[in-house]
Amino acid sequence: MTGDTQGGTGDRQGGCWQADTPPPAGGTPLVLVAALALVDADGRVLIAQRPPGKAMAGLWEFPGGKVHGGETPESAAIREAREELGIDTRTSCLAPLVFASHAYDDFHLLMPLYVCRVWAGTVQPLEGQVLKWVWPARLRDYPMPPADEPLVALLRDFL
Ligand SMILES: Nc1nc2c([nH]c(=O)n2[C@@H]2O[C@H](COP(=O)(O)OP(=O)(O)OP(=O)(O)O)[C@@H](O)[C@H]2O)c(=O)[nH]1
Repeated sequence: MTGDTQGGTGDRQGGCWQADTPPPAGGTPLVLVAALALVDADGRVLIAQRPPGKAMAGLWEFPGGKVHGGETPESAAIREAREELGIDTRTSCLAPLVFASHAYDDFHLLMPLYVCRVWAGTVQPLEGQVLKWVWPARLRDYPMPPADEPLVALLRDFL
């Protein structure tokens, strides 16, 4: 009996084994982005529409942004929440749920997504972005960047 013939417990006739996914490109910079799934008292999730003029304009995403030098992903998420939404939250209020690892043409995105239910202040669109509180089951109605697609099902199941 070898590991090769056993090969795990999953079904290789379908699912992930047969998925039409290109191999990782490699050679592009790794970009670390911290993103927040803010959840309100009714259980809705906040998403923001990427403004005109930016890459992937019009698509909906989780608030957040690139982790700067000297920051942790959590401190970046907290800074972005303040800058983009005008709210304060804390590391102890961020629950890491899932991450995206996605090869875009010019960079590889690594993006942890933190669920956050506790913050101070009122959410405002401080960067001119359109914001929407969406029921988890309706997230699929809002086109998101390809990196986000695998996150949506997990978030919906979790919330
Ligand atoms: N915040 C956020 N960024 C995402 C998500 N999904 C996803 O692919 N991204 C990508 O991660 C990067 C976020 O970095 P960013 O917010 O600092 O970058 P940006 O393109 O908006 O602006 P910038 O590069 O001019 O600073 C963008 O390339 C964005 O397209 C998401 O759900 N939330």
